[in-house]
Amino acid sequence: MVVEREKWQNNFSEWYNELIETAGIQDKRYPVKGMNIWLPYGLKIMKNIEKFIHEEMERTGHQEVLFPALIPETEFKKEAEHIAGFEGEVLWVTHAGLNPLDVKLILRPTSETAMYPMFALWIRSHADLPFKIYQIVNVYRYETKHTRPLIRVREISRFFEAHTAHDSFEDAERQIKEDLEIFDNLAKKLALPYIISKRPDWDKFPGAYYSLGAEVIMPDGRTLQIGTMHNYKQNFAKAYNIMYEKEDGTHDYVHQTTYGMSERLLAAVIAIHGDDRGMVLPPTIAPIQVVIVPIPKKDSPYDVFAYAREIAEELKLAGIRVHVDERDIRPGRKFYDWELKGVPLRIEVGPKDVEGQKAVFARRDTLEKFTIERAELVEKVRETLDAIMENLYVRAKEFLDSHIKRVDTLEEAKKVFEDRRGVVEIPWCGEESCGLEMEEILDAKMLGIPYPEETAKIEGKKCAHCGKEAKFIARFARTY
Ligand SMILES: Nc1ncnc2c1ncn2[C@@H]1O[C@H](COS(=O)(=O)NC(=O)[C@@H](N)CS)[C@@H](O)[C@H]1O
Repeated sequence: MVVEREKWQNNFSEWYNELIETAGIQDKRYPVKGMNIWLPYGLKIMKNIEKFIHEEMERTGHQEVLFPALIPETEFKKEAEHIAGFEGEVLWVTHAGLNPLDVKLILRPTSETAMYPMFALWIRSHADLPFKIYQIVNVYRYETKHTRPLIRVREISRFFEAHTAHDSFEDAERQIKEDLEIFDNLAKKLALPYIISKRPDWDKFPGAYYSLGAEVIMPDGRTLQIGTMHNYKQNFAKAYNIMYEKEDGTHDYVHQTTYGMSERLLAAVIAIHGDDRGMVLPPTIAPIQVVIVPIPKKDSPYDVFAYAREIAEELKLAGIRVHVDERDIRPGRKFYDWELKGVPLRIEVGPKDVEGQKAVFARRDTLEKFTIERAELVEKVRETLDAIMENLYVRAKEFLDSHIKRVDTLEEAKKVFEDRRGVVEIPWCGEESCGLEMEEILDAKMLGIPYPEETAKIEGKKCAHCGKEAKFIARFARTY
């Protein structure tokens, strides 16, 4: 069954902005631009996503911490590149009451400059390494580009940041690999396929040695960066004097990495799995996995409400998040509400179903309906939720794969951006000047080269811009 996606594809931005309100995710009417209010339903979904993050952090030996949001100017200014990268968007606290502060404070845009003076105190010996902490907090970036709920906000209120310290570059590289595994596990839970690119040097995180970006392709063909991993080498350790005593008694600076994500994960889930009726939530994170809609008939001897509650009890015992909608409104209105909110599976029960001990299943992803035997209900719910999970991933993967195109020339690349956008892969000599000029010509961003780098190498091709021997495949896209 083809799911209606007319609106979803043709006017994604309007569809998305409307859905954030109508589905009860956030309220955008807060009187500070780029700062929105999390509504109960939206926050429940975000917390379900974070449950998986906490599980992964636990599994990989990261300790959760909580740092203050305010950072003294003196600490913020210690790493030159980092400052340069953020001074245009940090928010300052300059007064306490009527009195100016003797040391101005910034609201953290990310927490390197809050954490690393403490790393210098906490990390003393090789026995303290690898040192792995994380937090999920609100951070502030006074973005000048167009703000969008969950996607580009000025208070990133569900900012996940992991910060690690290591005794060598190699161990930091091992950490980056672990971060990619963590990300992959999380993306699977969200049924989100993605690509990893190594950012070009001119677009890496301020103060990083290199940055990796995880991108999804949104319905309008633009990419959204939903995760980043950075290898800092000893750049920050030298700026913050984070040293440790080696086994041979000598001292050295630690190597560091960071890994960041945010509420963009939810934006990607909403955008990529949604359709014209609203959200389609993966059962893994849906606050309500099954909604039961009783369909009473006047003067019928069968009590559909009791039947619905009995089914709900059995599902609850089986660990399914279920809700019975007993509101006194037309069933059609109930269907509309729960489809908008993306509840993966609806069960309808009328008098005939009570009489025959059956129930009608309505899948949110394919909109198909089918009748099942009451006796098999729990089993069928589990099967159907798994099938929905699988289908959401397959559908999203088809979209992603069909929107990545490898071409040889800039002309072909321009054509791709004209009709469907997505990611274009082009032979590149590896020179920064060429890369920057190709961004100009294509009016697109270079996401970087495929990662791991072995998959980025090509032979026998000419750079699409300068004609010299191409060394890598370079990815370009219109981005959020
Ligand atoms: N304005 C924003 N609104 C929503 N999410 C954002 C915004 N800016 C960045 N993010 C998300 O936050 C993630 C981490 O941000 S970052 O700048 O790339 N990396 C850092 O800040 C590093 N310190 C790792 S925590 C990004 O991958 C992106 O998914």
